[in-house]
Amino acid sequence: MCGLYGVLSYGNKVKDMAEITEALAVESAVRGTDATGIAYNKNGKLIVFKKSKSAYEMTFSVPKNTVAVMGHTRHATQGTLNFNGNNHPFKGMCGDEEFALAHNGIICNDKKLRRELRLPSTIIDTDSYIAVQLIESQKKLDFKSLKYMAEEVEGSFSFSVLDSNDNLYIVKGDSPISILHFKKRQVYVYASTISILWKALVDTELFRDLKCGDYEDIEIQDGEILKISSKGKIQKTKFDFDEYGSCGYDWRKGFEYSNANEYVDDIKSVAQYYGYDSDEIDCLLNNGFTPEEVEEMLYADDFLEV
Ligand SMILES: NC(=O)CC[C@H](N)C(=O)O
Repeated sequence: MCGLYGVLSYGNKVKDMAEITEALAVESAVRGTDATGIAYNKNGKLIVFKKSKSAYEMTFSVPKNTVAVMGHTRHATQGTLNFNGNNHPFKGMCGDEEFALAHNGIICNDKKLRRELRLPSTIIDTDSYIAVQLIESQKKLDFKSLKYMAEEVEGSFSFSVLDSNDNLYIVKGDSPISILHFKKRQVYVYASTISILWKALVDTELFRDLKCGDYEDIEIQDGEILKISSKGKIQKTKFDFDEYGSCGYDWRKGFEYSNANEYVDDIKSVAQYYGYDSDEIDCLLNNGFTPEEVEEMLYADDFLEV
């Protein structure tokens, strides 16, 4: 679980892009506090600012006339966060066009793809980075290369990609994403969940429009790629999304853990993001709940009723 978030203002009507960015990052921290990062274009250069810190500890400075910012809050699954290169967003290059990519999920065939497709070896250890390399291998960032990437990777995912012309792409696998369009303000805002979006936007200049319902939901389904151009135009395409095709993952059984402790440890680590500590998990287990049941409760957020 990581957080994806971003904002694209195509009418230059947003007064404070930094404020919206910071609000989105801070609310997205519930999905990961290992590292935080943002990417945006400034004077024709793609800037990536990221640190192995939670969003609560960061200050975000985004130039006033910035069109688009995309960001990530990380709950690391692979690749130590102490090496900042492992954190999101990652920079990529197609010809002389730079892009930035962030990922929510776990990709399990990254090493296999790197080997089989003879992609360059890299010091970046994060599974997500394979997506950058797959796009780079197609020499152009567009629907075609994103579709190729999305169909090659196996696991769970959604990606956000920002190109050097401020076009923003969302590649939707099974990880959640919610997008709102404030037509009058000419701005799109997205985050991993609608509750993150709402909580973030109450503290910003978009609150009034939010409260008055002056916005539209932008629909995106699993297996779709959405492009929001720097001018605010929406285009969509599809890719073959095999929801149950993840390597090592059987949707009937879940991920195969090599032992039960590993599974319980994982539950405990997720639990802390919901504000519960290991003792509370142990207590439920000692009271006869199975780890699967405890995990279900956690996601359903009905812990308190137990
Ligand atoms: N929790 C996530 O979505 C993590 C993304 C990626 N697997 C990483 O480790 O950085």
